[in-house]
Amino acid sequence: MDLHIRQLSKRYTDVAALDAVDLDIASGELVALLGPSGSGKTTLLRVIAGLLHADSGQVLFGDTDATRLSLRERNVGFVFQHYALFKHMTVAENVAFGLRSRPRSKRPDKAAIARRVEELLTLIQLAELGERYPEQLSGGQRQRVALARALAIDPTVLLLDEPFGALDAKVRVDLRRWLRRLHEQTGQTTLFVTHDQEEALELADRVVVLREGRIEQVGTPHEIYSAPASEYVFDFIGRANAVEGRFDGGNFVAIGHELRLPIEGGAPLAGSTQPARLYVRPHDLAIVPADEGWSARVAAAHRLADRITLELDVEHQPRPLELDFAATPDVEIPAVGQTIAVAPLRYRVYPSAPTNAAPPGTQGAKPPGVPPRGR
Ligand SMILES: Nc1ncnc2c1ncn2[C@@H]1O[C@H](COP(=O)(O)OP(=O)(O)OP(=O)(O)O)[C@@H](O)[C@H]1O
Repeated sequence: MDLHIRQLSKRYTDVAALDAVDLDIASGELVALLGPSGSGKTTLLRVIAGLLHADSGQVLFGDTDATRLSLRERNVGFVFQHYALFKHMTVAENVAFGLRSRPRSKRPDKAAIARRVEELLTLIQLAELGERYPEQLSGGQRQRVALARALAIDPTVLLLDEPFGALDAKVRVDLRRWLRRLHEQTGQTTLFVTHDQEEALELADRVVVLREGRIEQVGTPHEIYSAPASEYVFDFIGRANAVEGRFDGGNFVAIGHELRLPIEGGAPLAGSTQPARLYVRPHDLAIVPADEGWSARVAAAHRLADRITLELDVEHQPRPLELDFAATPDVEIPAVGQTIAVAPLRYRVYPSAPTNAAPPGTQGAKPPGVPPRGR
């Protein structure tokens, strides 16, 4: 079922938890709602579920306006972070619960419920554990049962609120991959809340980045990662270095340095000397010949598996930068204390003084012919 959110707003006394949110989700999509704590993810999910009423706006399931429908009438599947399984029921009884508690006229017969439960337990790969009680399962197994229970009612949409949030890192990674495969099998329209950008990028068809109750960007994981619409998104998604500077014609110049970095789409800013901030990911920063980069002192070098990360103090910059490269046998690793020159290969530049009329982030690429070294 496709889902449409129109101008949804919800205020608590002193905060706009949702501020005129518009969102369209196609049937069968797996969409992640991503944002820091307090950005409105849970509020949006709860309004869609019918657990909470918005002050204004609409929720549409297909062509049906669901805004005034109750939780039960919406027939959504919901899974929370904390296991909400019934302790006194077996796994099979938990999965059957949604079907058994339907009004008599809509309730499948016993044999049909048993078949559906068996089908779902097979789908979540727990066919052998139907007679166990929740306390006899691991945390990851309990969340799989919670998903099966949510799927049992053939929900219009599946809403997952940080379903793996309480599990340890390794189990989380396994379960999100498992969820992706499960989604490919069921094709169930799914909205997934997370504050973990890695989880969102790995799992979702599209990611919605929320900020203070508003949507900052909607896009595929690739779009969100490689073309962040704002400084906020760049900073929130993946590791990022920020370099302070200014616009200089269609270029960016870092404070205290002469290197002029062209900005793609920089024409509207030509002539501007407005303060600007350049964002570059650690793997997009390269060691270059001395006169082609920013001069930087190696403050520390860390090795993690086959990657080396250098921590660099760049002259006149308030924050150190990180540079990542692969530790191949022939690579020369600069020593701590050594001065090197670095330049960004791919980057985006945003005006650093927040103004309402701020032009969108503009991206740049170093002109060809700059040989990256040490990678
Ligand atoms: N019942 C409430 N009363 C007052 N303010 C609330 C209430 N519920 C949420 N808020 C506020 O609304 C905003 C959005 O909250 P919400 O729980 O939707 O954010 P979130 O992105 O899901 O955060 P988290 O990741 O911490 O769960 C926050 O500023 C929060 O403090």
